[in-house]
Amino acid sequence: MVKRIVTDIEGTTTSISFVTSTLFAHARASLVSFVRAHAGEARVVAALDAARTEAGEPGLSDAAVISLWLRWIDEDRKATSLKAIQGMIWEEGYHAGAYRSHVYPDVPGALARWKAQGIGLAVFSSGSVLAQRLLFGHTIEGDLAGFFDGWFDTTTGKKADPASYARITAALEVAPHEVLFLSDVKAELDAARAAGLLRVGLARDGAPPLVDHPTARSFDDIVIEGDSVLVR
Ligand SMILES: CSCCC(=O)C(=O)COP(=O)(O)O
Ligand SMILES: [Mg+2]
Repeated sequence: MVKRIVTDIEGTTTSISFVTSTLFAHARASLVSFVRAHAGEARVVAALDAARTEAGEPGLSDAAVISLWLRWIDEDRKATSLKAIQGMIWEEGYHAGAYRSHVYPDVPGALARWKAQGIGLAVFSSGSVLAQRLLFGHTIEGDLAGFFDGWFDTTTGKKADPASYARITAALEVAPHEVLFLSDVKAELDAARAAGLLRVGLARDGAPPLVDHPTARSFDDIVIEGDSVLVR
């Protein structure tokens, strides 16, 4: 019986181009001014310190951490400290109405359908939980955050580490084989499979099928009936 669905965001519910061209671009453009404007806040101090720890360089100045974060944005590094500061910057963007987030048109209907089937919905993304809640709370299809009752980011663990999926299933209080994980990234699907989860890959926007995993082009292709997960 599928009791929970855990979904990735970038490339799965939401286009890669929105994340890179809108979100990452805004974070890059606003990083210096944001850190300067909020330098004394505990959450910013904590993110700066976390970056020093992640870099293994406790003596880095704030300016050096900002340079590091800019490099990590360009490298698409999923560092927890970077994701934390990005979420804070995006909060300002969403609240100013600078953008709404992209979701594929099949996403709201599928979330509603699965929820109506009694399946609980959760998110596992490299983006911080704050960023996840903001993204689903401000989509072009309206506020979808209420569909989800579980939010997991890299503070739970890396997305390519099977142990992260074991932690998520434990937190959701279900057995691994009762959880379906959705992602566009093979390494994440491999890790979920290693932890015993069901999984379906998403090949959006004409991307090739995921090797070794059942692959859907849209959430509408995924049919869940009791124990079985079919991809049309
Ligand atoms: C939560 S919105 C921004 C997503 C993000 O920062 C990111 O790096 C994408 O990661 P995902 O695990 O959703 O592919
Ligand atoms: Mg992804």
